[in-house]
Formats: sequence, C-alpha cells, structure tokens
Amino acid sequence: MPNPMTDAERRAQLDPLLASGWTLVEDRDAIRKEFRFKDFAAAFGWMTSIAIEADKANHHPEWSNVYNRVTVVLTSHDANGLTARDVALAHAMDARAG
Ligand SMILES: C[C@H](O)[C@H](O)[C@H]1CNC2=NC(N)=NC(=O)C2=N1
Repeated sequence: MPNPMTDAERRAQLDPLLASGWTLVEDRDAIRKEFRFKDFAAAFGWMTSIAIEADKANHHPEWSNVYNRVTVVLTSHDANGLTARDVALAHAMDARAG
C-alpha cells in the first residue's frame, strides 16, 4: 500500500494542480476538476483515452459525464487519500484535455 504524501510533497505537487483548476474536496482527501469540451464526442473521446491510460497504470478516476462536461475526483482508495498516482493522473488529464 502506498504511503500518503508528506506535507512538503503535498505542497510541491498539489500547488501546480490547484493553479490549473483542480480544487481540494472538502470532506475527503481528494482533488476535483470539471473539464469542458466542444461536445459529447470530444468529452467521450477524452474519457476513452484517459481510461486506457488509467487502466494501464491500474489507477482509476471517479468521474461522471453530462454531454460536454466531465467531472473528475481523484484519490487513492488503497491509501485512503492523495498519492503521487493522483498527481500523475491529474497531469495526464490536463495534458490530454489540450
Ligand atoms: C485491485 C486493484 O489493484 C485496485 O483496486 C486498484 C484499482 N484502481 C485504483 N484506483 C484508485 N484511484 N485507487 C485505488 O486504490 C485503486 N486500486
């Protein structure tokens, strides 16, 4: 089981994500972001590419889709909180959202 991040690691790794639209979830140790796309096909195409990457890394998002919006929550269930795996997935999501 991976260790939760230390306070210093958290600051260093989370600050860039908080600056790019991710927010801390209030009632659990997780980050959240709403992605918006041109239309449903663009949203679902992005989800498909992320799903393949996430599955290869065996680290999966909590997410939901309404038309062109995808709401994502990232946390590491086995660590009961944020880990470097969530940071990596968040960056992959930002990069692929363009
Ligand atoms: C058995 C399997 O390795 C685990 O359930 C994996 C799958 N994907 C996962 N995804 C996330 N976000 N957290 C986990 O702890 C996790 N664990």
